[in-house]
Amino acid sequence: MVMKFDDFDISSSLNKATKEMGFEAPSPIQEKVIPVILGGRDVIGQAQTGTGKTAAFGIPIINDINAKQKHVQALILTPTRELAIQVAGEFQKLSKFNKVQTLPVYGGQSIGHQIKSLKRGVQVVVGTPGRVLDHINRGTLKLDRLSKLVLDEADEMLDMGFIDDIEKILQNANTERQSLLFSATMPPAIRKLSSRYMNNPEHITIDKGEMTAPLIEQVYYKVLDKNKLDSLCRIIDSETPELGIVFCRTKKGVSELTESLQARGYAADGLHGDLTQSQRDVVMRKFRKGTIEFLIATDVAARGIDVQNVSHVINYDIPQDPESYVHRIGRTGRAGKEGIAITLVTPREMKHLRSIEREIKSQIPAKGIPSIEEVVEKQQAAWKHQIVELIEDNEQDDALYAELVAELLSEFPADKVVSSLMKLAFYSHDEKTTSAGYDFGETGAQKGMTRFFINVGRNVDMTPKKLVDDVSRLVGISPKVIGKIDIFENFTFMEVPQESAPFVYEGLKYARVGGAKINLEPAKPRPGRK
Ligand SMILES: Nc1ncnc2c1ncn2[C@@H]1O[C@H](COP(=O)(O)OP(=O)(O)OP(=O)(O)O)[C@@H](O)[C@H]1O
Ligand SMILES: [Mg+2]
Repeated sequence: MVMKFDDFDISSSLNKATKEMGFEAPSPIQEKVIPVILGGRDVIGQAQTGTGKTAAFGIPIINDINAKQKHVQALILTPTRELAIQVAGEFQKLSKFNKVQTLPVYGGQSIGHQIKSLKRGVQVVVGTPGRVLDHINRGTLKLDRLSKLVLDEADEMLDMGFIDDIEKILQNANTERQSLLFSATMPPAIRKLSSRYMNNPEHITIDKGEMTAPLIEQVYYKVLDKNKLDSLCRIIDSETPELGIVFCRTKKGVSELTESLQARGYAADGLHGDLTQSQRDVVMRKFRKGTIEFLIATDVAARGIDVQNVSHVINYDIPQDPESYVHRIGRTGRAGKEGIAITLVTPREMKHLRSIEREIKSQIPAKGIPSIEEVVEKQQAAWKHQIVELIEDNEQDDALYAELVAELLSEFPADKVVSSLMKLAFYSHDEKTTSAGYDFGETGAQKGMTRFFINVGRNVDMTPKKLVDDVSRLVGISPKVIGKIDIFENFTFMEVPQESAPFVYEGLKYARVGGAKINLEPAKPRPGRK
């Protein structure tokens, strides 16, 4: 029999809240864990990413809170600030129809503000270990009457970085409490260590054989280090993600990639630990609203983060360990939705990929970087889909354009009108996704010359001589006619005689210069540069 939330021994207000949140039936981990927590036992719960572990502990915790008493009755510890905010949000939704108060406390936010709220009385605190400890030391958070303690992302919390803080927090907490540990990954060493903090816990594991969530399609692309950025752009242009998270290994890597993607016109922003909390909040808010399409992040976003409609996760840098892989890719394919996880792997990293595959007990298939033609084909298909959707959308106010449409159609053939409109739309679309190309004619070039700008990527070893050699050889023009060349970090300007421009363009389209594939596409001359 399929279980329902009504079947649990929980308050009607909670039941109502789950309906309001769109939960139709409990997920497998919820089905198993909720009754055990309600029964008072300690639990170590493990289930794949995106399967509702938050509500699995949230529902029984909120059910057992005495809302008339104002002291802190439950503490949830999370490894990151963003996760603390999110988990507190889920608790607030679950207690929409009762009076349970939840407060997130985390570093980077004014402590005075948090102290005021704590004084007013909250029953549930969700926080990061450092700030929670800070409050304990100031005497503004008392855990002597705590009845439930949760370590969300338990394996991460019990790993080296947090263990000291956690132990200090536990020394201040009521020993009569119930302890609950949750994660999608639970390495044996951590599981063993956890017994020190728990009282005869029940281990509840939803084991599906593989560590990674089933609705995530996983692939990897073999890339050269110096081509990584271009490869990434090709991939995202051909995949047209709805929302994507791109993971880098370092904060510096995040900043650089964010800049490069923004320069190419992608709606991207970065998240890492060196930003101020208000900057981090702004980025997360933009990403949740869809104002930005790509969140570029360190592992700070790897665990627990739940954003609707993340269709793609991309490991720009391969994750350092299998757990990181599982959690990173688990930002997509959540709550019954499908997702795609892509990992870029350099030849040197192939061994590491194999070791990840062994640990997660599944094979990740390889894919080839799409060619420019494939990208264009895919984009056009996606584009046709959009056009057809508009055509079939009867809500549209066609009358608004009727006059102009009639006028154009009376003056020109229909296919010409349509293709011109497409060109208009495609170029403005194209400009968003590439900064490579060439200006026709007069934009700053010498008289009679056409100026190309060529995007060759940061790490390409490019010199004027190499460029001239390669271009003249490939295109079959004399090196002498090539005019001014300016080489910048990310791109190069090169002038050729106007009459040679079409040949140069054709020749360069599929060429390699300085060992790198040129990313060269016709771009509209930029507005205002005529
Ligand atoms: N019973 C349910 N029915 C439908 N959706 C649910 C249900 N329970 C939870 N969800 C939703 O599923 C999403 C994922 O839940 P949650 O963040 O708790 O997953 P998780 O198991 O903690 O994943 P992770 O391991 O990545 O932290 C959330 O948007 C949540 O609101
Ligand atoms: Mg979670």
